[in-house]
Amino acid sequence: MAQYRRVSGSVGLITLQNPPVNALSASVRQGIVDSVKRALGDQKVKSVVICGQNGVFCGGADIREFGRQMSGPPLVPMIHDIEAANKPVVAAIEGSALGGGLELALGCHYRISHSKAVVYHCFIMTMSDQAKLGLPEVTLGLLPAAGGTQRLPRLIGVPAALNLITTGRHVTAAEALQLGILDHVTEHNTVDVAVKFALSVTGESLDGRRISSFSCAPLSDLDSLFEEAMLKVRSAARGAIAPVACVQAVRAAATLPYAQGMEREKELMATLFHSGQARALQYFFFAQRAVGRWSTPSGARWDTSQPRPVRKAAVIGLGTMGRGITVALAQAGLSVVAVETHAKQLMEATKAVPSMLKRGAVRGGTTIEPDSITYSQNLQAVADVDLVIEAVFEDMALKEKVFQQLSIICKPDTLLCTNTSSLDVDHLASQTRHPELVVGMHFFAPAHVMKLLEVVYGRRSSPAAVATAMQLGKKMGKVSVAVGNCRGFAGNRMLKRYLEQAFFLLEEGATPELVDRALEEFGFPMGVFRMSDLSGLDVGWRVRKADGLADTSLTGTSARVRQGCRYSPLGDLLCEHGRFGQKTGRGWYQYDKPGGRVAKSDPWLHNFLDEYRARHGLVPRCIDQQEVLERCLFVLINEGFQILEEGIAAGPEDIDAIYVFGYGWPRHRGGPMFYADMVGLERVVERLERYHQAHPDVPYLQPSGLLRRLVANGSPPIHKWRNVIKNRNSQL
Ligand SMILES: CCCCCCCCCCCCCC(=O)CC(=O)SCCNC(=O)CCNC(=O)[C@H](O)C(C)(C)COP(=O)(O)OP(=O)(O)OC[C@H]1O[C@@H](n2cnc3c(N)ncnc32)[C@H](O)[C@@H]1OP(=O)(O)O
Ligand SMILES: NC(=O)C1=CN([C@@H]2O[C@H](COP(=O)(O)OP(=O)(O)OC[C@H]3O[C@@H](n4cnc5c(N)ncnc54)[C@H](O)[C@@H]3O)[C@@H](O)[C@H]2O)C=CC1
Repeated sequence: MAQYRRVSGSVGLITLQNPPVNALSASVRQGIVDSVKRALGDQKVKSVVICGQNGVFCGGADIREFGRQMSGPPLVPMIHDIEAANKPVVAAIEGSALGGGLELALGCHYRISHSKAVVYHCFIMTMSDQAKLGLPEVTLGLLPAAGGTQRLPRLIGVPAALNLITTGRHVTAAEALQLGILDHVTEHNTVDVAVKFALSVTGESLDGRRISSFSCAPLSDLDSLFEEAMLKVRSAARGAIAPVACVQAVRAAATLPYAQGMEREKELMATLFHSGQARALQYFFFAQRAVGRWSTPSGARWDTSQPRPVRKAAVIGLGTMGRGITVALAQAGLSVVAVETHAKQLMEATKAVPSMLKRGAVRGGTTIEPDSITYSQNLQAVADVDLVIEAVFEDMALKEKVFQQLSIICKPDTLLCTNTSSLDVDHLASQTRHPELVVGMHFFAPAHVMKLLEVVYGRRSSPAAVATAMQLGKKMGKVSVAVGNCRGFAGNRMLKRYLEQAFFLLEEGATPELVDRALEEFGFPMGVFRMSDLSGLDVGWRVRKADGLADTSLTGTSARVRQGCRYSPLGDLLCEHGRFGQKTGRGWYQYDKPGGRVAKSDPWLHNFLDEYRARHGLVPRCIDQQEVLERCLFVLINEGFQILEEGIAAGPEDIDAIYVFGYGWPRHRGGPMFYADMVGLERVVERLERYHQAHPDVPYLQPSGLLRRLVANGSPPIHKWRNVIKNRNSQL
């Protein structure tokens, strides 16, 4: 809906009304069309202001309408009519003007927005502009098809428009003013200022105000600009079609008259609108939001659990993870006590953490006060904190001791969290006086950069403890996903299956290059072997050794079997050769030096694989990309179904968010569970069964019970899976 009223005698004020973000649903579009007609037809009205209810201009098209039959007045002619109006139309932008919302504003003759100068947020000083503007359609698998690709380059120039349209990034009002998107910013009431402004421009010529009549500023070398842009978008999101279409549409703006450019925009949009990628990205938009509405099998829920305030936090252990966590806490405005027992590590951390903070501040355009962090070698320093995050070595005996000490030193209501990646959160909780205040906060490396946080609730974790960790994660800018306590939690448990299949494929004749190529063409930024080299092969080796698996003294058939199931010792053997990946300059690939980044094919590795196969009587065969993808991805997906069945994750959206934000799953494929839905559950079952027949010594190739049940229920679409999921085997 849109409300229309006349204000200040001669200004027609149109207010978009569609909470929470005034999305341009059919009824809002109808409301705008009717209101504009009324304003233009009213002799007393000399100018018009368009604004949004409740301090939000407009969040763009109503994304929920995309999957359905579209009805109501179309956006493009509506915006044309506004631009063609013979009375000045001013957009009063508060909150957000995104997508169709910004395109609507670009159709207006003037744009005014809200900008608040400086905000001191604890120790961080930021320029906090309340309004954000942008064309995020590309993040939904689309392009700005209501004239955005044609008007924005005409207004702010091709390079700046290309950047905004291909990345979908939101800009603050201050930046928008600088770019020339806005005519004016105010710290006062935007609508009042816009009304006054509308009065002041009454009767003025609108000839120079209609953006569609502008020409793009000429550029000397258009071809290389667009070639570069194309290369950039292709490498940023391999295989994603929307960014490519965005570049093509902006090129049309730069090279064609407006009307033809609009035709091209429409044509390109038609290729995207019903694409699988658009479906995946739009699913993922809502999935990201759904993970915030967490629940646990014990009945705790996001809307009934009260988080506790956390002002002061402690981090124990300032190694790789502890340093990143300290930075992320300080960036979120918390006061942090950072504890490290080893003097050398502590000394290094006191230098590394401020420099990480400084780099972050430069990137984010903020300033930071490093005094928000105090360093100590003594655990007693955590006595008055509200929450502790333990990040010492992955050693149960050590962690037990730390939790016992924390339980004595801390206030009785302090939340005790562990960043363990594999150990039992319930066991750690049992070492404390208040097990209900213990949860896992599983960050991903580098912890101050990676968006994902798994919040691991244990058998006895209280709803308030889960809610507090979830809220703190959000405050730290993370996507927090609540998961149950099991080996590897959700993400690493699924990853284990994926890695194992990759090893088996090498045994059967594949090379790291072949496997990685298939996964990278699928859209992963790095294949499994390049990724393992980056994170260090020794990490998994240590875990396998602790589990009693990495025994390379075994010979004959027993070398490749553990607990009656197939096992590949390839990773263990590589580590025994001192090949830990990038850090040693050798792993699945070779690097020019230890710490080198560029992976090169390694003849040594290929010989090693040949000898290994010969030693074990394995006859190499040709393996194609389809088999690589199906074996690596379908086992991962199958484990995801198992996790859903056990209630470790509440819904498929949780798993998809974990994989996109933590493991580089290509967002335009929606996440592993969405991908299974796209491929078809029956097909996933059929392929898993086939592979299980070929490899009966790999039990987890058998389709999970839930997957079979979903197929038996007619393979309902992903948003209906929760109806079929029964948490019979819940961990809680
Ligand atoms: C042959 C076929 C030819 C086809 C040709 C078809 C031609 C059609 C031409 C149509 C041209 C249309 C072009 C166009 O207009 C495209 C667009 O505008 S796409 C939408 C672009 N907008 C966005 O991407 C903004 C998305 N929203 C946000 O980024 C944030 O929500 C926002 C910054 C606005 C606010 O953030 P925050 O305060 O943190 O709130 P939440 O994110 O939690 O959101 C609250 C609530 O609102 C829901 N929501 C938000 N935006 C939208 C939206 N645009 N549509 C629907 N719903 C929206 C959000 O999901 C939350 O609800 P939940 O229930 O929690 O999920
Ligand atoms: N490295 C990674 O990618 C990830 C690691 N994790 C988990 O995070 C934890 C830490 O891992 P990393 O940072 O990689 O280890 P790390 O080895 O880099 O750092 C551990 C630090 O803890 C310190 N420490 C040991 N005992 C201590 C004590 N009693 N009090 C204070 N400090 C103590 C050590 O001196 C060392 O500086 C582990 O549980 C690990 O499984 C979780 C996610 C990812």
